[in-house]
Amino acid sequence: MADSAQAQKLVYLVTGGCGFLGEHVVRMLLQREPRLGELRVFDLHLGPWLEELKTGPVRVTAIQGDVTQAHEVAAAVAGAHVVIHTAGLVDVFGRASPKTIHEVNVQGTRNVIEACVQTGTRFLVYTSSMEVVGPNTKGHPFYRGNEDTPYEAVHRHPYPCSKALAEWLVLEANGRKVCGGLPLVTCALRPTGIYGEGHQIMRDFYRQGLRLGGRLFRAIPASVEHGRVYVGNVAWMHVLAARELERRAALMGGQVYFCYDGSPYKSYEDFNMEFLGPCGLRLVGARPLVPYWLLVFLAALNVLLQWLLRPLLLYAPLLNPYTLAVANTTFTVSTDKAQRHFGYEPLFSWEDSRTRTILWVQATGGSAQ
Ligand SMILES: NC(=O)c1ccc[n+]([C@@H]2O[C@H](COP(=O)([O-])OP(=O)(O)OC[C@H]3O[C@@H](n4cnc5c(N)ncnc54)[C@H](O)[C@@H]3O)[C@@H](O)[C@H]2O)c1
Ligand SMILES: C[C@@H](CO)CCC[C@@H](C)[C@H]1CC[C@H]2[C@@H]3[C@H](O)C=C4C[C@@H](O)CC[C@]4(C)[C@H]3CC[C@]12C
Repeated sequence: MADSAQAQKLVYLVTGGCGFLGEHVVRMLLQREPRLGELRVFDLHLGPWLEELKTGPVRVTAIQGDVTQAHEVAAAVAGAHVVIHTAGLVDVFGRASPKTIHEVNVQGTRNVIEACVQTGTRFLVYTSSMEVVGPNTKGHPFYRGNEDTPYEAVHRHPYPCSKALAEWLVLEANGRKVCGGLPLVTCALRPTGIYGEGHQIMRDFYRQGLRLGGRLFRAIPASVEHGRVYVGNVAWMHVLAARELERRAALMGGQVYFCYDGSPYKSYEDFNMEFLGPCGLRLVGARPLVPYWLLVFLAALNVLLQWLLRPLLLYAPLLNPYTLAVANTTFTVSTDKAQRHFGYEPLFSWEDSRTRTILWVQATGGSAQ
């Protein structure tokens, strides 16, 4: 990003650009990044919707590739000014092995960093996760904390372990000399639970509610707050961070930022009802309908069943000891660090975010899309 050229057109690479968040980042860049000259979308599985983007003024290059393959990553990164690395294996249900999660999330990130160093790409924004911090295995609440709030981060599950390690690699790489001798500038964004158009778990809950005659049953106390953030705002924060990394390298380099917006603090289930309610579902029970010990038992039973059935089929229900602990432990953020460091303000109000999500659930909830 040479200072000579205000008008210089930039090449961006988005890894995982066809995922839930990645697609929003891609669309946001096309709408809101005036200096965009070429957009490379790198993913293991390319979405058909990319075709429609190729007719616009910005060159959109779809690259089918695997972040675990260093040569594929290097080829995609070569010549890019900025990399937004969202690709990851998001699995807290035991679908993939710990080894695969590590390969994609940790080795994949290492490959992205090395590709930047080798090819001379200077700006890297990494999509981390709140789970790098917590909830921890002890169930300690993180109540409206910020990036400096002390918290005992203890990870055992492969997914948060991999995100924590990958984030550390990204932050550690800040300042490394890339090909050409200039320093690499990196930062990591930590979304809480993302919701919005394309959120598969939300749609699964909707379908489950329809199957149960329009009802969902409360399992988690309403007092447990779970942090949520709208996907459009997470995408916007990525675009803004990527844009500002050069100008504010000294301030932003090596920093972490929670992703936040005006979404209300609620329990996981009550928050989902903000969308599923207007779609005709009802959450039954002011208090959990099953005792907590029974949920713990069912979660453990699911682990056993998963293990027993593995030779025959993949049994990966939503409820397991890890997801129960995450849903049942308060974890919310309250911070303005991104605003102070790079001028982030949510692009979508809570009302907009809610309406957009409801429309999406209504449009696709019953279909196979
Ligand atoms: N969904 C959330 O609530 C949430 C919250 C915090 C952080 N995150 C992080 O955001 C990022 C995106 O998550 P998402 O929810 O959009 O998940 P997603 O599964 O919808 O998207 C991930 C994308 O990465 C791609 N991918 C996976 N393995 C790959 C590989 N080996 N090579 C290339 N591409 C690969 C997938 O094909 C997919 O398109 C992840 O890094 C995740 O850890 C997600
Ligand atoms: C006990 C059930 C009763 O209804 C509810 C189980 C819900 C869980 C499946 C989800 C509760 C919290 C979710 C996680 C959270 O929002 C943040 C995440 C971080 C991100 O990096 C990946 C996804 C996730 C782990 C997300 C996954 C689903 C939950 C555990």
